[in-house]
Amino acid sequence: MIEHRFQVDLRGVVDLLSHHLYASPRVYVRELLQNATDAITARRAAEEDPPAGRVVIEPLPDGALRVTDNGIGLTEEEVHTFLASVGRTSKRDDLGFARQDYLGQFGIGLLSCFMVADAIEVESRSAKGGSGVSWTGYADGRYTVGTADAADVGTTVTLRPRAGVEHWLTPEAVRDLASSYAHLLDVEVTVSGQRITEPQAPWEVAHDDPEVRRAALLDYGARVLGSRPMEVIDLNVPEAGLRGLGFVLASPAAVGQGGHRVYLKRMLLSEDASKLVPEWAFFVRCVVDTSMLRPTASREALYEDDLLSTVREGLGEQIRNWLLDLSVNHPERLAAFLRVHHLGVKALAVRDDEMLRLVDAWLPFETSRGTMALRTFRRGMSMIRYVETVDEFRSLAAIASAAGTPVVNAGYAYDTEILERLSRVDPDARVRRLDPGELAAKLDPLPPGQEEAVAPFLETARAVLRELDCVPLIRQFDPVSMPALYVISQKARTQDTVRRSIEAVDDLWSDVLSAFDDVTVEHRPELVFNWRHPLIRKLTSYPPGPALRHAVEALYGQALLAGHHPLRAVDTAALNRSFLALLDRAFP
Ligand SMILES: Nc1ncnc2c1ncn2[C@@H]1O[C@H](COP(=O)(O)OP(=O)(O)OP(=O)(O)O)[C@@H](O)[C@H]1O
Repeated sequence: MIEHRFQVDLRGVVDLLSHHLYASPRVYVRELLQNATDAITARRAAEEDPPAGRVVIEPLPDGALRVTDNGIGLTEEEVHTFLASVGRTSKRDDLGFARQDYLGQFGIGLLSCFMVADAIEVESRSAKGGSGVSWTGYADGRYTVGTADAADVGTTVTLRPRAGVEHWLTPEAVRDLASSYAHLLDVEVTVSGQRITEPQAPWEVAHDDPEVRRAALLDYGARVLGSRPMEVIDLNVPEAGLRGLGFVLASPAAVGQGGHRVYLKRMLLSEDASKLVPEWAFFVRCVVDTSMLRPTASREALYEDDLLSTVREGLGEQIRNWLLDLSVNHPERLAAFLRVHHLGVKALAVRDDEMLRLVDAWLPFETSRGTMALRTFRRGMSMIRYVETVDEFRSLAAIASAAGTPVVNAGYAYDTEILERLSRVDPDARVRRLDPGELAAKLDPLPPGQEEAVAPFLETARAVLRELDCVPLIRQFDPVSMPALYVISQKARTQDTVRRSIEAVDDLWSDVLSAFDDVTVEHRPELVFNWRHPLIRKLTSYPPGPALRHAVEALYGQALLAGHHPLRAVDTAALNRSFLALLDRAFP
């Protein structure tokens, strides 16, 4: 058996990298900076007294770019092994694991330079001794090796732009890219003689006064986010060598997972990293540096592994603690936060008891007693009743409080889940959805002796409403301005929904739906006339006849509209008919 070696078609590999791995040619600057930084790290490890690390980036007048570092350099043998072998790297240990201190690990980064140049020229002198070596690699897979008379230990890479991509190598482009990727590196990087690295990350800068620090960090957040955040949270997950800041956005954020700025070993990895914090924390944008999370091969995102989920949990915990601290020590800041981000907090309260407590104590809810926190609303109450839609709340709130049954409007996102979970934080909290049928039963009956007087009116109303699947009732209630209330109990609602659907669909579906229509017991919606309304008083003593029938139809339609109930074809017809008939009577 003869053994052969794989041949790699470099052009194919470069094509793969540029079209399928890297999002943009811009990454070539990062890869060069990364190699230079790693070489400096290697020299620091190898020498007792290494010189201060320095990377000099020089866009040259002829359009070329030169990057020089005073790192460990390469011997001729290493040039063959590492520069000229795709996938070979000096940054893995003997077992093939990425070495902690290095940025690179895959052995492909240098190839990204072929996205902007046809040749990569390297001159190097190794700290291990020997003479200088020069190497030129071409995109078609050839390379040449020679000697160079480099005086200093370190490496210089020169790229000459390919026609059409010169713009990636202009001094401005290079400065912008280098500062965005490398401004936090702890080696000195200069572009055209100007230093672009900062000695400390904003979260590392010491301040005597915490308020001054907070203001400085909020200013920094404004620069990074493009708008001033409302709060800043210190973040720290030692297991992942992670430190940084979480900025609480000053305007409501769409639920989403992206937008975090992540540095990996102080080199920018992504300005739009996702899944760094739990989903519920969508009001936070992070800027963090981590030494342990793993990058994907394109180095543009984080690799989803156990450590990333540990980080997510850790950051979630810190954001939650910050919120709880706010509730104890800075209620006014908490209120401001809730005004903007109530949705995120509610989403969290559905799963988290601490957040549920926070919502219970602080989040204003709409109730029939006014806007207040649930804890205030339910004080001294054995049962909390709620309605599930905003429309239901609008039509029932006034009557519910008049009937001595206060209700909470749970018509917004997460409200019902939150209410149903309340007993988790307070075992005495019993919660039930308000059944409008039960409400009607609580309304005051007529004054004694009136029953008989209203009987003929109710008779007419019963006949008219039978056609509309509804039954009449007469009670006294507030508000006085409401002549009639359309009440549909939960059982009647189920039956009604099926019937309305039968009407709206074609024959086949209507047959299918009819199977769900429980005809053995009739649960009808009720139209409750309000004896306190002057018009109703007048109608109850009006002689039966067409005018009275139209009045009942009109009140039925008006009650449906006022309660935002859906109208079936028969309802609309009744409404139109009565409206026109009453107009006709008004203008004989
Ligand atoms: N400036 C430099 N100084 C010294 N050695 C270098 C330099 N640039 C590249 N090398 C050598 O060339 C090897 C290959 O570099 P390359 O950028 O292709 O991959 P890498 O940095 O090892 O990994 P990654 O693909 O993750 O960037 C490196 O492992 C290193 O040994």
